[in-house]
Amino acid sequence: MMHLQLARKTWPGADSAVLADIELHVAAGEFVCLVGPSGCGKSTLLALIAGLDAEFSGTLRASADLGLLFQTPRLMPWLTVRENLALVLPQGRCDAHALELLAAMGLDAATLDRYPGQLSGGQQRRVALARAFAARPRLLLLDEPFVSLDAPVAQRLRELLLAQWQAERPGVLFVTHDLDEALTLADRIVFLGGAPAQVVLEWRCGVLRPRSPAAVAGQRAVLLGAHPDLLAGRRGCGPAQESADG
Ligand SMILES: Nc1ncnc2c1ncn2[C@@H]1O[C@H](COP(=O)(O)OP(=O)(O)OP(=O)(O)O)[C@@H](O)[C@H]1O
Repeated sequence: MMHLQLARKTWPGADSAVLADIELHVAAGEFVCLVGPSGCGKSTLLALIAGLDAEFSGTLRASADLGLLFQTPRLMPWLTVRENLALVLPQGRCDAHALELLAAMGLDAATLDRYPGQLSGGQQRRVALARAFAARPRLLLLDEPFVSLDAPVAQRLRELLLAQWQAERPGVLFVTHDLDEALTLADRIVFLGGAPAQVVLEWRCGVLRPRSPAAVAGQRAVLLGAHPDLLAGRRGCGPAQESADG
């Protein structure tokens, strides 16, 4: 599905690499979260995997059948919701699957003819989530798609994402700096850290879904009990940071 063997990624003009010696894979149907502190290189890594940046040394094998979802929904403001969805579809118009996706995201038919500017932030993310699944990608890359949303809205969107992933089973690589979000979603968590960033830990999440907040808190305690230094000295790793940093 996706296999990256990254030797180095160095930004032009930089003295040192931002990422080095990273091996990362996502199996078919697997949900992998990539966690690391702000600025460590998560988005940079995702852009390499998405094929948006070819300036690195190493090898990448990734499905060309890609869906992408970013921090901001990136809907075209001059196109209606229907036209935004049609944009990613080979036939250039909304098919039954796309309409079902919109409905599954809790958006009614009237939404189809609205422009993104006429929707709330949460509704725009729902449209972007539907669009990411609309072309039935085999590999879905998500870069902090639910950041800066109210907690209940973000939680609802996570549920919608999981439901759709379980229905269609693409391989997923989901970037987040929020450990609890990763523990809620992932089959496996890959932790990045250091400078240049490398994989510091891989953690398999065995708890059945849906995972309650109590189950997530329990997993966090087990993880940080086994790896007490995992979040030490880091910024921006969500609620777990406070407990880890004491
Ligand atoms: N186009 C660019 N040119 C030069 N440096 C860049 C560029 N894009 C990102 N960087 C640098 O690369 C490093 C990693 O950035 P990146 O956005 O990948 O981090 P991140 O882990 O995704 O952060 P966050 O969680 O805050 O989104 C940062 O130091 C950033 O300043």
